[in-house]
Amino acid sequence: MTAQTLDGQATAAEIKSDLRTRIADLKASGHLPGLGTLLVGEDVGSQKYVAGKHRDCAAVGIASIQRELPASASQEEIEAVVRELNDDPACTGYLVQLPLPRGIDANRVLQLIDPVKDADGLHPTNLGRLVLNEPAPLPCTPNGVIQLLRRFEVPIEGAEVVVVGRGVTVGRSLPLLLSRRSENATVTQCHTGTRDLAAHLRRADIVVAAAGVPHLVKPELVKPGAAVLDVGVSRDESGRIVGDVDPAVAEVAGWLSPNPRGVGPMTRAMLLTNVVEAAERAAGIAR
Ligand SMILES: Nc1nc(=O)c2c([nH]1)NC[C@@H]1CN(c3ccc(C(=O)N[C@@H](CCC(=O)O)C(=O)O)cc3)C=[N+]21
Repeated sequence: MTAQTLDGQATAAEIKSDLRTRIADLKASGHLPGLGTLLVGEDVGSQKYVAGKHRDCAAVGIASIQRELPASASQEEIEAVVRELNDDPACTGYLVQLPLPRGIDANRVLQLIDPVKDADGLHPTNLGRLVLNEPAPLPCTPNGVIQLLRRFEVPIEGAEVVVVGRGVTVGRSLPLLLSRRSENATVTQCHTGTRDLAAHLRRADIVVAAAGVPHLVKPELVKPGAAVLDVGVSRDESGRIVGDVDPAVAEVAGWLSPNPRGVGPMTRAMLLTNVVEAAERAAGIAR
């Protein structure tokens, strides 16, 4: 068996082309969507991701506001830029690229973001709204995983899903999305404290690997026909992405997201979606 490729690159391109018409409508009514980014320090991976986000903006007609600070920036300097982005009417949504340098209290920075402009969906108010089932910008990577499953018609309703990892951006929030009535999945969250990870993985209809452990998911741990999504973004010595899923999983899985060109481009497409939706709300366009 060879798994069907969950092509995130192609799916993200479709989503971006749908967004173009919405952006044109916004502009016609005098509301220009603008994405702001704040990058602190010189991490090469972070620079690449931020550049990719602005490339996407240029491709769909969203304005870009790029702010950068040196790795030596203080908490106060970072917070001052966040306040400027909150006050800038041209910036309808923005994100602070993570991780922030050592010694910076990232949670304090994230809490300062105006929740209405939270392009990442990671502000505590928006995570709280997600728990309460209220409309809010959704965390981009978890939402990208769901959109990818939907577009490829992977059955989610009633599925046994194993999410590996408990990071804030994916592991903690993806189970909230999957267990909504609209998805109706049964979710097991595994992490470093899980006694028998293999036993959980072998029963899963859908595996989402977001542990940051290169090639953690091996073919012998996957149920034949299962859908496997690789969220890992570790890098090898030459800077190439190494996922959490061993590529040999393609021989047993029913669906597999490649990495790169899988979940990464979907994350970026969901970021653009959050920016457009925030601009639509600001313009009073109901959807
Ligand atoms: N505030 C914040 N928001 C984030 O969304 C955020 C973050 N911080 N910090 C880091 C992670 C990581 N992340 C990725 C986004 C796109 C790709 C992506 O598009 N990757 C391409 C390849 C890129 C390459 O080859 O370097 C692909 O998978 O095809 C990957 C990783 C967003 N993150």
